[in-house]
Amino acid sequence: MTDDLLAPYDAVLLTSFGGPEGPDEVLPFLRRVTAGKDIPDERLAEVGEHYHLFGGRSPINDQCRALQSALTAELRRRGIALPVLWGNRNSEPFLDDTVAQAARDGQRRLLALTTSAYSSYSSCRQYRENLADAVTSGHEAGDPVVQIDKVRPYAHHPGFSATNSRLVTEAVRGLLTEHEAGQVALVTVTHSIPDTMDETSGPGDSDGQVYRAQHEQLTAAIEDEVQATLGVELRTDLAYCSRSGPPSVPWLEPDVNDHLRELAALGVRAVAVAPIGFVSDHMEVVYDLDVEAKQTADELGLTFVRVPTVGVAPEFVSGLVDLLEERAAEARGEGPEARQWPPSRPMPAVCAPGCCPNLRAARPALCGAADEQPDWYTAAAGGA
Ligand SMILES: CC1=C(CCC(=O)O)c2cc3nc(cc4[nH]c(cc5[nH]c(cc1n2)c(C)c5CCC(=O)O)c(CCC(=O)O)c4C)C(CCC(=O)O)=C3C
Ligand SMILES: [Fe+2]
Repeated sequence: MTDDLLAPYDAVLLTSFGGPEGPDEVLPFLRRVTAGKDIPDERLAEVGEHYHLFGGRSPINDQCRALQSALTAELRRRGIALPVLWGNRNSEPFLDDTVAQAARDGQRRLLALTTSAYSSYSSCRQYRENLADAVTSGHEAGDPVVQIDKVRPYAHHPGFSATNSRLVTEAVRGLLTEHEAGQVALVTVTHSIPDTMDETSGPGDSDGQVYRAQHEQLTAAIEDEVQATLGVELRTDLAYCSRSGPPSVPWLEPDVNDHLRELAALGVRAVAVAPIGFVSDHMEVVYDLDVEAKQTADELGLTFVRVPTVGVAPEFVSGLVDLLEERAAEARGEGPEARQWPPSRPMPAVCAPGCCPNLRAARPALCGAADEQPDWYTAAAGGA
């Protein structure tokens, strides 16, 4: 075993959203997620019902446990002995506790990997803010600093993007055994976000809409891949799920259910619905797609196939470990190649100043500009 491949890091930190694991945890979880946010009570009650339909248990933590084991196995296969720690933003094991334990164990440099592939406040900077909270909570003057770096947003790393493309192609191949290509449509789906959050997504000096563009580019690449592999041209669109917030606030559209109605009206008879916005089966996938969108499809007489999420697919797990190695090589100043598919400029692992801003209030964040970090952290750990 050698840890050279991931030097200078002492541990990997799988960083996730969290979710309830029993009926009593649902409300406290929802309160934590929505604290200080403009979410109507009716929406909270409605989302609570989604969780209760599954016994109050989200699949997300079990998915994280499976990913933690799979990552550990892939690291060991490559001869790397580093531990894979796990912390959540909104449920146990909390990031604060995981980072505090790492400090007690003498781990000084952690490499974070989020279970979120795209660039926006909700899918990137909010994790960086929670990492700042985690190093700050329990830190007292004179304590050793736990320094945290992060893997770059990986929506277009082939481990994620090409694995999604393969899963979609397999699902469409299945549908084509029973339906004519002209009657089949492909719908990629991601989490909706407010228009204002999309417009400000990406580096502070960019035109924004990076969140939407990343999904559109991957969708177009998958469409091409399906055509090249199966020899059919399928109607393909990106749609959104899980909108919340007051109806007066615009969020990215079309909603997947509205889109299915439009497809049915156009004569489509079968749909492959691919949750490319999610790395594993979250509640948004098992409820918003497998229950709600499936019911819409049933009402419309549409055959509905839900494409699997990448989850712990071997080429996804191996791609994530490639990303860990890439980030470590970058930290060592080696200038590693950043693989991308479809080809595009990779988002940097150290976020640009003002990247995906918090539109409510500026808060300290790690893994970005030095002046966005907590002052004591910058003083002790140096710039990013
Ligand atoms: C872009 C994005 C991702 C993808 C990136 C990533 O994966 O992180 C994501 C993931 C997730 N979102 C999740 C759950 C929730 N998100 C909510 C609310 C919100 N999400 C937003 C965006 C996103 N969310 C936004 C803009 C809001 C409005 C409030 C705000 O501005 O923050 C609410 C409140 C109720 C509601 O309104 O729905 C809940 C319960 C879970 C756990 C699922 C499980 O338990 O399996 C996961 C993985
Ligand atoms: Fe969410």
